[in-house]
Amino acid sequence: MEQPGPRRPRLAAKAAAAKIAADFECANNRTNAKRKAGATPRTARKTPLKGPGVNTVHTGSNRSSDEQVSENSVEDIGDETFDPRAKNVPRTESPRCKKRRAAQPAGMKVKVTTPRAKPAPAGAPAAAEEEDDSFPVPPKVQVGNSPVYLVDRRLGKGGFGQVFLGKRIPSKRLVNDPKPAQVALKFEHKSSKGCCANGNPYEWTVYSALGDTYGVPRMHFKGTEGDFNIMVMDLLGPSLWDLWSKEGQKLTEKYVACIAMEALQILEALHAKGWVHGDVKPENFLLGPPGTPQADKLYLVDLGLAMKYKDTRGAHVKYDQKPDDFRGTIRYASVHAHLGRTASRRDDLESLAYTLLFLLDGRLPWQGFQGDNKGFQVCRKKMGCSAEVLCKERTEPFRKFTEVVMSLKFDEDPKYAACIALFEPLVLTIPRPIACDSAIKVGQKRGRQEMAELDVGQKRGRQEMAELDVGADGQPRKRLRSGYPGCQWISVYNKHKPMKQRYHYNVGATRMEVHVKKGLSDGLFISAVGCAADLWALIMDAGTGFTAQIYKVSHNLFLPKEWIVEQWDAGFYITAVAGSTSHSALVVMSQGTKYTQQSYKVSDVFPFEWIKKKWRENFHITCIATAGSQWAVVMSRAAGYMAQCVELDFLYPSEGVHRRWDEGFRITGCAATPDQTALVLSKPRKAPADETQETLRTTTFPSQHVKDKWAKDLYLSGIAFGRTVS
Ligand SMILES: Nc1ncnc2c1ncn2[C@@H]1O[C@H](COP(=O)(O)OP(=O)(O)OP(=O)(O)O)[C@@H](O)[C@H]1O
Repeated sequence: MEQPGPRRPRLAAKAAAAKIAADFECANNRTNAKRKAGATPRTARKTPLKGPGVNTVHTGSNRSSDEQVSENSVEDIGDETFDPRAKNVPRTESPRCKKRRAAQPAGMKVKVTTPRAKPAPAGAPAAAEEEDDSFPVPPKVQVGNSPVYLVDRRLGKGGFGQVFLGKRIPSKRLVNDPKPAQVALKFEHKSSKGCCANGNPYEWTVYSALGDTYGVPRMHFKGTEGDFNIMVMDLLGPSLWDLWSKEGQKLTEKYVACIAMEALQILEALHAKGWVHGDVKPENFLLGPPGTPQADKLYLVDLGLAMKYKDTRGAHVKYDQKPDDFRGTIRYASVHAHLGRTASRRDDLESLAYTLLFLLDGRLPWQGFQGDNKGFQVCRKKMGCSAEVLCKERTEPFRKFTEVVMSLKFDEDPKYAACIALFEPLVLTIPRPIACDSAIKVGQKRGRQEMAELDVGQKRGRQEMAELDVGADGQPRKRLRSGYPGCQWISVYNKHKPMKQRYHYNVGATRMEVHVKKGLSDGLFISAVGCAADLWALIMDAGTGFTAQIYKVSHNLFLPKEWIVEQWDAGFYITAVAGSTSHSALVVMSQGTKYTQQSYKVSDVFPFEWIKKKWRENFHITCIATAGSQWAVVMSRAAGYMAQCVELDFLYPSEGVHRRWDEGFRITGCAATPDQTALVLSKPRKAPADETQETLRTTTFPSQHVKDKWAKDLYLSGIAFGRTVS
């Protein structure tokens, strides 16, 4: 539910609040100034103005769950530590998507596909394959300077086009013409979503840019005829999917090892040109035409989702995450693709690992999910599967390869040669079902010099193999997916001049009032709240700048809309929210903020679409919370941020946080469900004097750690409990 424009009358809002909605938005559209003129509600009158209490050290309550400021300084236990002074962080840029947009021409095809249930059998006549959604194509074509091709049987069909066999019309004049006599003709209707603004398919741009690339068929001609964009390309044979079907829906390890080695060579060549494929799957690997010398050679087709990951100067595209931006095929997509992270080489390799395991086992553990939430469920399952679990029936090379590609960093150079070398022991015996000694073949074709280079490559492979366990930073590679999901406390600390801060945890609803009253009487306001196992955590300090504060614990109601609307009317804004597993909410509202307008949304899925809409309207996220698997996001105008982004993952998104920190973002909100962690990162309009920020993940409430941080003038700014480990 949304309330755009002027606020609705109170009665209407009340009626709407009475309706329990799983997914609704509520907005307060009055200005701060206007509201300040209004009456203060009963609860508010009881609350004091901000007390003195800055620069004091408070000691002692004797309640066990209460912890106070300590002057003891203990050595740093930093789990996630960042100090911009130490790292000399550049603070200038914010073109998060700039490079990505540049690498992604307008009109690029965007698709979400599931694998074909019944692939068209290779070699079957077009008439027998014809389905309802096929379109009639002209009997012959001539595009660009191409010869005339008769359109023969259909070879295949995808979401964007149909591919037909094209036979050149025999003519004495063309006897010595080197152009191929048989080609594949890919027809794409002009109205296809795969077409750019200029009306040409995006895929043409990629094929043109790639030119002659190892393992990629060549585009010979392109042009339009009637309603069709037509690409004339190398004729190829059956796909790996066809092969897998023909072989009884299982391929041997030797077969798949050959595929792995050759596919890695192809991907290395593609990546070397600055492109990632974006849709690696069995259907997109084709063999050469049957009966030709290329019949056992592997090719990679369908470049409609390919993306540039390097610019013309060789710089890697910038990291970004748009959690609702998924491209690819759900079954084979990398978890990073599911989570909407900028595509990079690691995604192709992770998809290749899933492709190989599918060809071996005939099934992946995340098959069978259905419905609107399929992408989320598949990704959650992927994150819960370690390489050991996925490869428990497989030999070491497959397990190792899967483990390595699962933990690649965003811009890490994959060690292709080492990965190829992993599979070598499986393909020693001859004959090999797929030509995988391509290094030798290519060497023979292209001469000694390149052969020597490939020898260097093979040497490099052995050396790199030893390095596979080492990440790009020279540190032993961390296994990101352990297969044992777990929840932890996430605590965030900001540098601040010495101030009084107090925390309470394991607080039952009945004890809340005592703590809050005591804090308020000491001049402290609630700055952050959290919840674990239906017990609340409360952070109160003297650095909020609030002038008055009220709170409410609503039982089995996430969030108490009617109460919030009333407090909005009285000039209070939501400044902290937490939710419990039983869907109770603790909502804190304060006066003295700079906000001019506020809006919130409760949703069963992470509401990124709504967040983006609000960002466009100059709102920024000022609170985020969860109750069970539900999310509540509060966004405010005049929040004091110039940019904001979100990191969402099925574990604590360390890599994303470090990249954002390097760009000048700092964590300004955190929340976690039993499945996912979300961190909100913002760039303040006015940078604080000291931007040091640290985060911790601990299985119990970090009571001792907080004291250690206080000793370094680091104060709790956010707290959440939920999924951090996969
Ligand atoms: N060069 C080729 N030679 C022979 N068959 C081909 C060739 N290119 C594609 N095909 C066949 O046509 C099918 C569809 O081609 P392609 O994947 O390029 O189309 P698409 O519409 O972009 O598909 P998708 O929906 O998977 O993106 C392939 O799966 C394959 O069976």
